[in-house]
Amino acid sequence: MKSSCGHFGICGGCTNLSMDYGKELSKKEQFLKETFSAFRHVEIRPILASPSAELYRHKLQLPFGRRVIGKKVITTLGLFNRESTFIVDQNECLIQEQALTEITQAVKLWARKEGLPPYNEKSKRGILKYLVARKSFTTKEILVGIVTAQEHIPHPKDLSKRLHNHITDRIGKSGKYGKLVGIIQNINLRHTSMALGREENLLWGRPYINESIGKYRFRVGLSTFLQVNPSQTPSLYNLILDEIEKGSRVIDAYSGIGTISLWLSGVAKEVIGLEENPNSHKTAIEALKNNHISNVKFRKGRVSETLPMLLAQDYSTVVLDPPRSGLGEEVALELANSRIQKIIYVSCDPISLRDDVRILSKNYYLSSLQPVDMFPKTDHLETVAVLNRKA
Ligand SMILES: C[S@@+](CC[C@H](N)C(=O)[O-])C[C@H]1O[C@@H](n2cnc3c(N)ncnc32)[C@H](O)[C@@H]1O
Repeated sequence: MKSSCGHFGICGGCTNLSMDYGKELSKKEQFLKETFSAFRHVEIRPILASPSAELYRHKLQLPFGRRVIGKKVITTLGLFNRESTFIVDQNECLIQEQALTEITQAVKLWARKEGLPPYNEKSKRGILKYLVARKSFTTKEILVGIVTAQEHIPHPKDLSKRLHNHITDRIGKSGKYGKLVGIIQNINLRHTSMALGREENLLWGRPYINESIGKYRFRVGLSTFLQVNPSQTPSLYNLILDEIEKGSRVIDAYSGIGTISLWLSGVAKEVIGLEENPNSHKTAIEALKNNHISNVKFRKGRVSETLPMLLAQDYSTVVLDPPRSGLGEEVALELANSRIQKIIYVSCDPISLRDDVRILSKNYYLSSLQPVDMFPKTDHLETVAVLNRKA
């Protein structure tokens, strides 16, 4: 099958773009089966397809780059190529929401016109590091962030006014593509692969979008985690909810802005969410108030520090939703030696999930694996694993 995206084959984003969706789902199921072939008694359920396989991503994070043509240097913006050797100058994208692609073009044009130099990792010079943008699935509000390698940008007021004009010219005022509500400068002085820095300057509007997941409402900023495929998020969360016993006490580790904690609050007696990102923690606490929830609380800090004390208390269930790297040995061992009855592990990387499950297997057996397609057209795979304590 031929892909209809001009960047296919070069861009590192969509490895499965030319594949029939049914085939892609089978490939992901097969990969999970192979990864867990040593776990003979686990039930591997059929993969849950995404309601939309295109234009589903509601967040983008693209590095700025440069292309030299003769004596001219042109600012580029897009994902890295498959070999990670250059940045593909993105003109279109079949998986990110259309407004975000329009914004990419607007920001690129703005950067070129303003002559703002892209940051160069080798020389450690330049200003523009990343464009980060997100659009709400439910309110269509859009937040745009420009990550800079230095705090000072020349004439920030004029620059942001012209950026605002470029974006609104591109997305129009009809509301068809959504509504721009804020522009943020995020300052990242570190020379690491992490896109976002800790400090933010609001250049225009407000620093968050309003988003709902089911009946729960959240204010989502630039630096807080939110599932990127909102059409699939409620199904993912319902798979977790199905495993929660009514009236149980639940620990939600790696809780982000508290989306899973709130989702479980109607069935659990009590939920405690653990999160290290201070912005996410603050947003989660605000969400409790805005949604009138009284049986959920949040604790700020690293899971390795906050979880051990809780494991000694009367909680029956732990939900885990760590970053791609997984739990790591320290947290996995702590859990493996606990008396928690059930572990519901939401993972975006089958390999780190398998490594963690190996450690947990000391006192837990892996009951089921439910693959969920959160990232169509890519090789990424989300899985909900359920582990029960051995008798
Ligand atoms: C995959 S996200 C899941 C967030 C949330 N459960 C959701 O569905 O939106 C992982 C979260 O773990 C947080 N995190 C990463 N490492 C952590 C650690 N060591 N301790 C606590 N939180 C951590 C991140 O800030 C992020 O919010």
